[in-house]
Parts: sequence; structure tokens; C-alpha cells
Amino acid sequence: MKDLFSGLEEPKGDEAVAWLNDVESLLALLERWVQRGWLRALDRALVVFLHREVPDAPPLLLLAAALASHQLGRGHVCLDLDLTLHAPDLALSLPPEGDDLSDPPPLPSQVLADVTLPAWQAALDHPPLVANGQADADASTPLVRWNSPQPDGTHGTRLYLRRYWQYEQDIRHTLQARLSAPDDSGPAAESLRHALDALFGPASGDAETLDWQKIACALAARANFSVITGGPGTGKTTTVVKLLALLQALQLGESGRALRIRLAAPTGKAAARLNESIAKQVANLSLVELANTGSGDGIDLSTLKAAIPTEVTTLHRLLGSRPDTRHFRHHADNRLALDVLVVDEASMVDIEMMAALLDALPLRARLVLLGDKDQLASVEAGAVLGDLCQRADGAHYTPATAAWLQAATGDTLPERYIDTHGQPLDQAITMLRVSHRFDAESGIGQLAQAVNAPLDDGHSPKDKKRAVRQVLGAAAQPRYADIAHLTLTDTDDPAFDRLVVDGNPAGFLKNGQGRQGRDGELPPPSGYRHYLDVLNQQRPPADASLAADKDVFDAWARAVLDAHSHFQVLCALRKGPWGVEGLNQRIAAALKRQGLISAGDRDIERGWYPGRPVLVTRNDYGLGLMNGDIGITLALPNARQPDNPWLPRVAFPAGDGSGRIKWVLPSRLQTVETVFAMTVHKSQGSEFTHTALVLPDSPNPILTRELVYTGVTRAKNWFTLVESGRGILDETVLREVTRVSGLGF
Ligand SMILES: Nc1ncnc2c1ncn2[C@@H]1O[C@H](COP(=O)(O)OP(=O)(O)OP(=O)(O)O)[C@@H](O)[C@H]1O
Repeated sequence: MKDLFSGLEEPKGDEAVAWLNDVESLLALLERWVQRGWLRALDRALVVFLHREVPDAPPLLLLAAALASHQLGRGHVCLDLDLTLHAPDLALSLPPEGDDLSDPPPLPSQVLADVTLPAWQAALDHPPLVANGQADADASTPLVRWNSPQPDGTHGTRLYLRRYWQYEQDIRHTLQARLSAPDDSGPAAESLRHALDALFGPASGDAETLDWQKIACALAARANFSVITGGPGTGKTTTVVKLLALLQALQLGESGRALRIRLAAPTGKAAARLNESIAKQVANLSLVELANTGSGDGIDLSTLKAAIPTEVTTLHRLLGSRPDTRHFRHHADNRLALDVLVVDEASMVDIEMMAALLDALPLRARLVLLGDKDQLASVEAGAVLGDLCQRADGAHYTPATAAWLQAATGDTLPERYIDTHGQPLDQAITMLRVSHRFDAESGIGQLAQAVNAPLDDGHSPKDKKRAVRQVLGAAAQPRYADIAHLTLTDTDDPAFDRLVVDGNPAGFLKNGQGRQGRDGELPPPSGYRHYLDVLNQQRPPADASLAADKDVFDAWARAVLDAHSHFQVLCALRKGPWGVEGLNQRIAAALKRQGLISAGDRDIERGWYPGRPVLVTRNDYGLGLMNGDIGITLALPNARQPDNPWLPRVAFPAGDGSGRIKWVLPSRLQTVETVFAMTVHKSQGSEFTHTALVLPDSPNPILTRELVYTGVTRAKNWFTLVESGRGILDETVLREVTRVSGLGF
């Protein structure tokens, strides 16, 4: 903590005024925070509004409101007063990204130095503005406080903006209703047994080699709410495809009418990726055994296969988002017409979306959430999947669940996963524990595991740092074939250019040559030169036109987009030399020096040029583009105006698994940014053949183990870790995200 803010000076002399004595002083303080980017203008505006509506609201209450509002922009659903008093400076966006640290306004730790928890709680006892969530939940105050008993007999307090408190309540109530649905609503264990054996093979009889995928499938078939969590390549998609086959087989066998199944993901990118992998898995799925079991009696194989959907939509589309309102077309009074909903990448679903989704889902419909609980949560407030999966490692199945699983799967659970005090939610969750993508030989898998390992009694911070360093090996002597580690001396270190242009194969064992993948030898790691070469080499002839030769241009765009997904630089921050803004410019300059892109300095900063990769940052339903989509700027031949050097269009994949390309005029793209570098947050749901994660040179609370884990697990075949400051990696892997919410179940 201390290190994070060591660059900030103490305020001098008359600065030590009583900021909390009157509202004017508080507003002046908030204004200084806003000017420095420590607080959002929106957070201060809330205080102005509350003060205008209720002039006698005490400054300490107004400060809490500003901080509670600010937490929403940083992923927390509410403000925990006690946690804030223990680490006040974490309540603001500090230290400001890429900002100079001199002449700072007072820090929250100074402002709150003399404030005690009882005094702050007393200030919130203000019925016109703050309702007590336990006693007068239906009041219409803008703020709600929730008191929770502490082990020492006192109570802690969380402060919510009402809307977010309501989301939390709604989610809790709906899930509780789903979890308390009668046990006999699903198929009986015996009728599942043959079908599960047909899909997964018979039980091994060895408790230590349990097939968790089979268990996940059984539990998800039993209840109308389930969560399947697991790291990369643990088989979430494989499991869900088999689950859908099983459910359809049971349904078709019983009634002849197929279930209405929908698949969704939070972003267009994640939807497209699931689309692709589901389509592949469905095509390869052998259903003969399933159709021959009692459950599938008389089912036509092709009918069964056709009843397993492969099309994946975004949650926004599924719920029917409407322009200019945060309300969806589907809600409690106009529910979705479906029987089963599978949501992939559920870690990215924020609390508002989860509340809307549960509201629109018929209670009888089955909901299956898939995701990696250890990944970074959504950028927006709430970490619903993480909250739900807090106990997933230990499983906590009751003896009754264990007996049911034994009957349904033939597997006997080891004692350590059985808990007589298991909660209803525990019975709905399965954690897949074996990666089929990364084996013990894979540095990417080992690094993800070492970074993700929690600190506990048997695993000290020192052990953890050592474990991570051991996987990385020495820079000149990598330990694993798929990982390289680059330590930069300064911002101009040419090693960085070598990485972004050519992928720095020299940093990998044997220059990345001769590695075998599932489908033969893997090409060595590449950098951005690869897609720019494809762009130049496969360009259609100058006399071709998009109107007349669409197939030719589509094939070109597909090849460029595919080549582009071979390499991606990820970083933690937006601002500063090691943030998106600084890196985008540096990478563009490096590519320009190599003659791979040609653009003036001004265009590189804010214009369009051939080869510019862009990321869509907000859903645009008019254009059919989703937040997270990546497009590449291409120059079309301009036969009508030969003296106009280029006709710019941005090519995006249609994202529906069809391989079609959308060609969009740059002027129609309102919310895009250059994406030579992308934040780890934005990269969620994507995967790149070679991923390079760049850590900044100074500490920042944004740097957490979840961030590094998410970055590492974006890599498919090659991963490069770039360190620009000493000790930052060590510090980062020890820091964990603590999302403040009341959704503990
Ligand atoms: N039980 C298994 N035995 C062998 N291979 C498997 C098994 N389960 C999955 N796989 C293979 O492992 C790879 C990853 O599986 P899958 O895509 O289902 O995992 P996932 O958890 O959905 O991955 P992601 O991290 O992409 O979300 C696939 O190639 C799949 O065929």
C-alpha cells in the first residue's frame, strides 16, 4: 500500500483544513479530486444533487455518497465503510494513470484520518437520504445502507446507490427461488446414467481420476440453475455441448418436441468464439451411443443433432436492447421464450446485466452459466460469477448430492468434497479441474497456475513469487518452450520493437522452431509484421472492385483478420508510456520504421491509415458491431478517382460463424480505438496465438494476480511477459482483486 502512493507528497501548511466541516469545503475538495482524475465528475455531481435536495445532509454522508458512486466505476457494487477506513486511498482512482504526482490534493487517508467507524455510521443515519436496507427497504431514498454483524460483536456497513442495492436483492431472490425448486423437477438419476455413460464413458472407479465434466453435466441436467467454472481448456464448451445433446435426447425421447435452447455471451467477440468452438464440437460429436440408450429411443440422429444449436448471440441482443434506454425489451412482464439458456464467459457479466437477465428468464427455464471464476470480473460493477463461485474449489456437496451423483454417474466422490453443511448454491456448481489444452509441459498452463495460486498458510508470498519466477526461467534461458520473458531497460529498448514487429522468436527456446501442436508443427511466434505482410501480399488486383468481386475482397479481409489474431500486445493501463495510448503510438512508430505501415505522424495519432487495427468500444446495433469486435483498415482500389490514393474501409468479421465480412466506412465508426495494444480487461473472451503482456514500470492498484492470470490465459500457443520495471511482477502476483459486494451466498 505504502509503495503505491509513495510518489505523492503530503499537503503543506494551510492545506490541512477541515474538509469535512462544511459542504462548501467538501465540494472544493471533490473538485480538486475531479480535476486530477482521482474522482469522476459524475461522482461529484451526485453530491451536488443530494446537497441541493437535502441541504442538511452532513459532509461525512456526502463524502460517503461520492465514494460509493466512484466505486461503481471501479467494479465495486457498494462502499464498505470499514474497509475504506482501513485503506482510504484505495477508494479513489489512485495513483492517477500516467499523471504527474506533484502538488497533489489531500489524500482520502488525510481527509478521513480522524473519522471513526461509529462516527461515519452515525452520519449515515439520515432517513431522508439513506434507507436502512434491513428495516425500510421499500423507502425511495437515493442511498441504502446495509449493516452486517462482525465477529467482534460490532457491525460493518455497506453503502449503496439504490439501483445497485436493488440489483443485488433481485439477483439473490431469483437465485434462491431457482435453488429451492423441488428436487424432482429434473430427470431421475437412473434415467441419466445410461445417457451420461454413453456421452462420457463409464465411471473409472478411481475416485482420484473423477470425470468432473460428467459430474458437471449431471448436476446441470438436474437443476434449473447451474454454474460450470474452470480455467482455459478444462472443457466447459465440451461439457455444455454434451449437456445440450443429453437434454434434447431426453426431451425428444419423451415428447418428440425439441427444447428451445439459446446460447449467449456478454460480448460479440466472446459470442463469435463460442460460436466457432460449439459448431466444431457439435460437428464432431458422436451421438450414436446416446441415441441407442433408453433415453434416446426412437430418436432420429439427424433430428437430435439439428436440435443442438450452434448460433451464439450477445446478451444485449438476446434481451433486446433499445437505443437511449437501459431497459430491455424482455423483462418480467415480457419474458424470453426459451427452455434452456447457456451463458458463456459469465465472469464478464456485470450485476446490472445479470439482474436484467434473471428478470427476463422464465423461472422454469434452465440457466447454465459457464466461465472462469479466476478471471478479471466485468469492467462494470459486480463480480457475480466470482461471488457465486467463492466455495467452488472445495465443492461442498452434501451427502445427498454425493449419493445422487453416484447413482447418476457411477462415480464416488472423495470425502474431501463432501460437506454435511453444504449450501443449496454449492450443489449447483461444478469446477472443472483438468486442462486439456495445457499439459504439464506447457509453460502457459504452469504460469497461469502459479499466478493463480492463492496465498494461504502453506503458501507464503515468498513461495509464490519464487514459483512464478521459476516458471518464467531466466530471460536468456527460458524453461518452457512456449514462454518468453523480456525485461526492458528503458522505454526505448529496441528489444520491444523486435517483439512487436517479429514476435521476438529469439526469446523462445530454439527460436520457437519445431514445437508440435495438436495438428502438427506450430509456426514460430510472430509479431504484427505477419498480418501486414498478408495485407500487402494478398491484396486484390488494382482493377478489382468490392461491388463486382466481393468474394475476392472478403477472402483477403479474412486472411488479414486471421493473421492479425496471431499476435496481440496486452497491457494493464490506458494512460502513460506503458498504457494503451503510449504503446499504440510506439508500436505504430516501430511498424512505420520497418516500412510496414505508411502514415503521417498526425494520422498515426488520430487518423486512418491502411493496416490500422481498431477495436469497437461500444455496441453499435445500427452497424451490427459489438463492443470488443476488431476490424482492420484496408485500402480499396479507387477506379473512379485514380488520383485519390485510397478508399478506406474497415473490415470486420460478421461474427456469426458464417465467415462473412462487414465493410464499414471509417466515418461511420463512432466509438473505436487503435488496438496495437489492448487492455487486459478488453481482451477477455478473446484468444491470440501469441500474446505479449506488458507490465508498467511503476506500481498501481490495477495490477493484480487476476489481471496477469487473465492476460496469460489469452495465449493459445505462445506467451511473452514484458517487464519494464523491477519487482512489479512480484508485487502484482501478490495483490488480489477484492470486489466489494454483498452477494456472498
Ligand atoms: N475430456 C477430454 N478429453 C480430451 N480432450 C478434451 C476433453 N475435454 C475437452 N477436450 C479438448 O480440450 C480442448 C478445450 O476444450 P473446450 O474448448 O471444451 O474447453 P473450454 O473450457 O471451453 O476452453 P476455453 O478456455 O476456450 O473456454 C478442446 O480441444 C477439446 O476437444
